[in-house]
Amino acid sequence: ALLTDASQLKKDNYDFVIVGAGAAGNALASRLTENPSFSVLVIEAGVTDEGVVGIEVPFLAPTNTPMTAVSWNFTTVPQTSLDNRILTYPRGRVLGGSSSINFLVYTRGSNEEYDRWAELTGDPGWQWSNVEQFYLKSSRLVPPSSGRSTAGMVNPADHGFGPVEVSLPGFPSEIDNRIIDTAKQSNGLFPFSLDLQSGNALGVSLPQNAVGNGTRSSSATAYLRPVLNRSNLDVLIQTTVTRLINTSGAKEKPSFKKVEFAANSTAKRSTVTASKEVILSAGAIGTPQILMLSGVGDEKALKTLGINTLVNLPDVGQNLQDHPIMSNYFFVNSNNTFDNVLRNTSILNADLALWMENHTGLFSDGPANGVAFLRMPSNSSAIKEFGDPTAGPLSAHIELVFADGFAATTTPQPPTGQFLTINSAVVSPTSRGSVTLNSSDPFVFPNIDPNFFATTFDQQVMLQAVKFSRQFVQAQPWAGFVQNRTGPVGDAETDDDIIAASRQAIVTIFHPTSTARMSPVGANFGVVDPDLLLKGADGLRVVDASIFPIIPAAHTVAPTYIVAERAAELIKEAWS
Ligand SMILES: Cc1cc2nc3c(=O)[nH]c(=O)nc-3n(C[C@H](O)[C@H](O)[C@H](O)COP(=O)(O)OP(=O)(O)OC[C@H]3O[C@@H](n4cnc5c(N)ncnc54)[C@H](O)[C@@H]3O)c2cc1C
Repeated sequence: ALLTDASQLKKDNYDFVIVGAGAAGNALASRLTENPSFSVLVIEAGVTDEGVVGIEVPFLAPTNTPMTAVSWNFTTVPQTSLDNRILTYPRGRVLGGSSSINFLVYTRGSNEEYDRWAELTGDPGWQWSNVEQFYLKSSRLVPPSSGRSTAGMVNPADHGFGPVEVSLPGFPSEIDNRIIDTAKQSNGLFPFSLDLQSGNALGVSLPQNAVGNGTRSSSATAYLRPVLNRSNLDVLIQTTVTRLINTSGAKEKPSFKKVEFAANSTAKRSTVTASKEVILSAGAIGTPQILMLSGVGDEKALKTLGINTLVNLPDVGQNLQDHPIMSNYFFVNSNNTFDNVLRNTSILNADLALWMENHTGLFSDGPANGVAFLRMPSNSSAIKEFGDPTAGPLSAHIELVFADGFAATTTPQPPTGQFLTINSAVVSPTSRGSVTLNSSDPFVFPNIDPNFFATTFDQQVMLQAVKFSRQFVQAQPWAGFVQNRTGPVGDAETDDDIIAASRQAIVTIFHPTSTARMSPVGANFGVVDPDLLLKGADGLRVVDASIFPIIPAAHTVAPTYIVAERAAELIKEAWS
């Protein structure tokens, strides 16, 4: 049942208590309650996703952030390598978590990513050959709502049979063919990819979006809602977990079986216990915050806030990784970009009305029109000097995301003109940041430092990404369409100018990971073992993007579902 207030709880003990109804939490809740003898409570800080138009309508995805009622309205600390700018850093605070507000692009990454996880954790269970089954269980390919043929644009054999619906755009934009034709004519410089879910994660492709029947497919719609009527599942929303409480005796390893929560900062705190496990799925910001509030973290840092350390794990909150992204703008010779839609309320309302009527039209597709995953040139001096941080030769350093209009990031949409945006991202970052506590008050946001652009390597990769974006639109298919560059990055000419402009333009692509990273059993670093159990404690598991040992060169929701599916299997085995 879906509960909105703790007073509706009929009991104070469940087999499993999952903290966070996000991408991972809902997938896990759905799988665990397949066993009718397991009782599960999910506690979620945010509100319901039901009926929120900005969540349901794919094209409106960017309207859910920043600073909205369905988002944690976090900001970063001043970013030293971005001219001390403070960035907004939203996460979903709603059923479905960030899978309810994300920009829908669905990529599982290369096989190499998972083979590397296996290497970094010493657990062959993370190899692609083992986790492939979990990818297949999490999502499936569906036709776009327009019903148009997608033959030659996707390979159905690379897809599974799971609940999350994945589809290609149903309403081709004027740039779709230009993107694909450029790839096919580029002699391998920008290789065409029939399907980025093939294991080879390189190439140029139309985006695959987590969209079914023209509507967002999130962990809430795909995993949770279909099973909400199970009698062994309760989901308590609008309730914030404030900490976990140790339930072991003084001489035993700490065991965090009691969860403390409250409706808001002034409300009375209550607790619920798990007879089997508490599972933290609060995401890459929420999970380390709750761990530290519960006395799990760096002993010295916790002490300065008056928190008694129960498990000294200095890596909690460290190793924050994310993909920096920024916008490259071009004037185009067109009257069909989505610029008109954003500027003219009557066009916008007509598109929305069409979506409301039958889930078709522009609004049934996500905001991206194409993606390109690329490697640095093989003679790159940055790789010679700093090494190659990718998982292997089929994994990208760079991503370009194309949009048929002005995608406003740090520069607002100009009042006139028609634009192409090529967003450039570093998907193999070597910068590492952190999440640390600002206060022992659970309602005070933590300090979030993605530490973007801190390494020369990341700067060189972004520079190359800008060059690729410029080169891409010089190809024949763009002749007569793309005109001159514009915007702060577009105006930069020399390498130094481009890097300087990047410091003013970079934002987050919203992919924080690795703040409770896995490491081998017995390692003196890391936060969880390869079975996702917290080191140095008894029976507390972490299941979300915070456990990634390293960030993949991919959008992160599909890898998160893979983690949740494997976790469900590990937990079922542990309690069979
Ligand atoms: C704006 C945006 C755009 C994105 N675009 C894409 C994209 O196009 N493609 C892609 O693959 N990925 C994208 N992502 C990233 C992707 O959505 C995340 O990587 C993924 O959802 C992570 O899953 P998770 O389970 O780790 O965390 P989340 O999905 O964030 O779930 C965590 C949940 O825990 C809850 N929670 C946190 N703290 C507490 C607490 N103290 N008490 C109770 N509940 C709590 C949160 O409210 C949330 O519901 C985007 C993310 C954002 C925010």
